[in-house]
Formats: sequence, C-alpha cells, structure tokens
Amino acid sequence: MSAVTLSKSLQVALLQFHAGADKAANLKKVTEYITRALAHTPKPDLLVLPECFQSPYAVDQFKNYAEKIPDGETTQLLSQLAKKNRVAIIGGSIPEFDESDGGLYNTSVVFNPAGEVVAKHRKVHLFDISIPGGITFKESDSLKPGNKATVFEVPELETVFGLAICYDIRFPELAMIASRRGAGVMAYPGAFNTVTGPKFWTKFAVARAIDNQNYVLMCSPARNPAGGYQAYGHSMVVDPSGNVLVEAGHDEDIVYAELQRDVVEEARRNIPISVQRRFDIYDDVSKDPVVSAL
Ligand SMILES: NC(=O)CCC(=O)C(=O)O
Repeated sequence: MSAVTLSKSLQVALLQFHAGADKAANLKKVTEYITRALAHTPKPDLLVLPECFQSPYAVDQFKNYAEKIPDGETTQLLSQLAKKNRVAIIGGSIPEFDESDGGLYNTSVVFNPAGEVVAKHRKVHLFDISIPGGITFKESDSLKPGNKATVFEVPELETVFGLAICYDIRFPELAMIASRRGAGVMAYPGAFNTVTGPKFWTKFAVARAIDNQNYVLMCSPARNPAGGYQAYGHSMVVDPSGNVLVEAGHDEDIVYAELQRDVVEEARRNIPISVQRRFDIYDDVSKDPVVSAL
C-alpha cells in the first residue's frame, strides 16, 4: 500500500463567495468569510478560497487586478489572516503579475498557520474552449500557463496536498503525481460555469477522488447574477470512494467537512490499485503521439 500523508483528522472549510468589480470590497469579503468560517465548531484547520476571489473571471480584466506574489496586497492580507488565526489557507487563485517575464498567471498561493507561503501553483492548463451555443472562453488571450505540478506539505497539519486550478482537473496526471508523492488531499479552487458545471463538475471531482483514492476539495465562487461569467458553485468535498460528503448550492455559503486518514488507508487497503499499476505497460504514455479530431 502506498503511504499517505494525512492528519488523523483534518477539519476543512470551503468558502464559496463571489467577487465583483470592486477589489477592495472583494478583499473585505475575504476577511469576513474567513472570520465566519473560523467561528464554526469544530474550528477548521484549513480554509480553501475560490478561483479568482478578488477579481472578476474575465480575460480582459485580469491585468487590472494582478499583483506580484508575495509582495502584493492580497498575498499580504492572507498571510496576516493565516498568522493571526493560526489557520492554513489555500488561497483560491488571483491574477499574478510576474515582473521577470512580464506575464500574467492564474495563481494559487498557500499559507501555513504561521502565515508563511508554503506553495504556489500556476494554472497549468489554460481554459481555452469553444462550445457552439454554449460558452467560449480563452484564458490564453491574457494569461500564460504554469509549468509544474504542485505537491506540498503543511507540517503543522501533518498533511501532504496536491493543488491544481479548475480546468487542470480535466488532466488526471496532476492528481496522480500528487497521490504518488503521498498526498492524501487534492485541492481544486475552480470556477466551472452554468454550461460545463452541470455536466462535468461532480464527475471530475469523483473521478479524481476514486482514481487516486484521496480526498478532493473543490471550491467555487458563488454565482453572481449581477456579474458576467456565471460560476457553477457547488463547492464540495469528495471522499476517497467518491462519496460527496458536503455540497453547496450556487449561492454564497461555507461548507465544512472532516477528513480522516483511516478512510484513505482503508480505501487503499481494500482495493490496492496504487500498487497494482502496470508502469511496464504504460510508462511511456506521455511520449505517445497526440490523436486529435481537429
Ligand atoms: N475556470 C476554469 O478553468 C473553468 C473550467 C471549466 O468550466 C471546465 O469545464 O473545464
């Protein structure tokens, strides 16, 4: 059985709220939601924020909300909130400006309970799709992609996490890498929409949970009828057997769950797929030619 690194019991909260055009108001809301989540009993050990929680989700807007990391005001605010409240935070995502290459990235920053940055994930797979009569979106019009899988430990939580952002969930490799490096939890801040959300959101959460036998955390913005892009909502926690433990609707909300190491270990003991893989058969899958209908 592959070793999993997960606290015996970990309390998590997913903060589902929406952002508007006013960045200061968005950051005020972050503080309010974090305060609310921490008033919950039992107190959460980990808070997860949604994708693009301080900006509208719009390719022509990202530059107006972009910040340097870790110097920017959003990173500084989350660091202070983590430290003051002794809580770990997966900071959804924000548009990041990288001075060294002049690029914009869709980036998630993670803080330990001392307020230190312990990980940073830049969305690897940009959301470029076009569904006739449905939705067209092209993140690559203004964003650059990240270039690495993100796996990190929060020692205070005795837990190893994998982290990816939204569209990244469609590519199972990132979650598998995390799981094989000991992650007991895969977190996805993500803003699916009213076209792809109902079709795919829950299926992907369940798929990534059962194909790696770990917990999956999906944290979405709430739907905002006054805004442009309509997020799907439905933040959820899925267990290693694919059971949805908690699920929000599409309005602003906070959902809570307890994650347990025993549950992961039992799932992996009962059905030991992680040690039954046949890498002798498919270890070169990444070298296979792309077969495309396009
Ligand atoms: N923000 C995103 O990456 C959206 C992904 C999405 O909606 C999908 O269907 O995938």
